[in-house]
Amino acid sequence: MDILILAVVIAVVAVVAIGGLVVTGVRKKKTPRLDRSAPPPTITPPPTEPQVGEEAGPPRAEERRTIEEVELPRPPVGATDAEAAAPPAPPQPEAPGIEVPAPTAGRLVRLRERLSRSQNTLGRGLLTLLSRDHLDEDTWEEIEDTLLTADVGVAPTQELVERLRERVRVLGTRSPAELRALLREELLALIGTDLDRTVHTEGGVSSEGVVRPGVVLVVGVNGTGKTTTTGKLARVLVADGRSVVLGAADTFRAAAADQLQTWGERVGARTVRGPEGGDPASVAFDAVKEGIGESADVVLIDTAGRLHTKTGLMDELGKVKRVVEKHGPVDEVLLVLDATTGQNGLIQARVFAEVVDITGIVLTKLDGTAKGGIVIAVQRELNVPVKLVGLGEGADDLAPFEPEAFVDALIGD
Ligand SMILES: Nc1nc2c(ncn2[C@@H]2O[C@H](COP(=O)(O)OP(=O)(O)OP(=O)(O)O)[C@@H](O)[C@H]2O)c(=O)[nH]1
Repeated sequence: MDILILAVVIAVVAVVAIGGLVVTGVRKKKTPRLDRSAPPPTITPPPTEPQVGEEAGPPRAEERRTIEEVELPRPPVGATDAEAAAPPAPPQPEAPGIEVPAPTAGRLVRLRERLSRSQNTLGRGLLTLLSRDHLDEDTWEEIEDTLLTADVGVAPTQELVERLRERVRVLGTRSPAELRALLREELLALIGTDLDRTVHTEGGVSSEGVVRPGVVLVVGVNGTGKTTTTGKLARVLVADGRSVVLGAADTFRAAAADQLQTWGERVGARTVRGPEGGDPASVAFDAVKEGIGESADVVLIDTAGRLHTKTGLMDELGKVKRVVEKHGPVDEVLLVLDATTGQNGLIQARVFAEVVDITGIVLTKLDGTAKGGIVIAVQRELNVPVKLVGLGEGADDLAPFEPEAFVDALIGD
């Protein structure tokens, strides 16, 4: 009997134990929680496809995590349920950065190295000739030739040689330092130290009685660096804290408007443009109108400069200027000339001066020529000062023209 009771108790205990195990297993299935202290579950990897270059073989026994084991990123503190539930936003492209142009003060001095490198032959040649023991007729002729070769122009060359001859005769002794000082003074006198070389961008009051921006027309033959100069000038103005609107009035070449717009975008200046082949005057008019509308400080207008016929150019530029003047006067008309083109540049200068009143000259590519004398020749030709010089293709390689720094670069220290 005792044995029977013992057998029944063992049977009951066994049934209860087996029942408990089954329930625990079911619960585990219902709430599959990761028990990190427990030994890793045995995972049977799914069969992997053979990859290129691999031999088809038995599947690799890599450990794989189940979806329950992968932790989701925590929502940021303070995020709403909706935000937390939302899938993460794709990374946004960064807004294109607006560049900060280099300050304009002392730019020519900074770029002097580049200028003096290209102008070496003129300054050094003159000083070497002037240092000869005997300054005879032949030497003076060589001095004259050196100046003419550097595009100084006939009349200014003769003036310079005459004045140098006179002063060297009076001076008697001629130390290198004295000769250098002499040449410096005479070159400065020819270039002029008291001309107004500011680019006028003051603006004023429009014909409708509201404040209007300064208006600058940039003219010149295509290829001289006109569009580049307009873009660089925008940077100069922005560097000086002015707001700028650009007018792409060179409507004959879509690429010119694109080029200008790219320059503008780099410094946060908006470009007003018209349809390709549209009326340049109407684009120029709109640019000034928008400049007035958004209270910009300056509107820079890049014009087309095809020199096929003088009358065509005259009609076009004349019209642009007249139409813009409906808003108020144009403050500055800058003629862009390529310094490397020598006499050709002077001919262009003459034609443009007949078409429109030039108020300032920009000489580009001075870094690429040893003929810096063009500064003197072109000022003489037009009776208009050189206001800016281009000294490279870099965005900040446009400098206000400073006669002293320029002459120092010509003749070296
Ligand atoms: N080395 C050097 N290159 C310059 C300078 N200024 C402009 N350039 C280059 O001259 C080339 C012509 O410049 P653009 O501004 O396109 O000339 P553009 O007169 O507007 O002519 P289009 O674009 O045809 O209307 C470009 O490659 C410029 O980078 C400068 O001062 N020095």
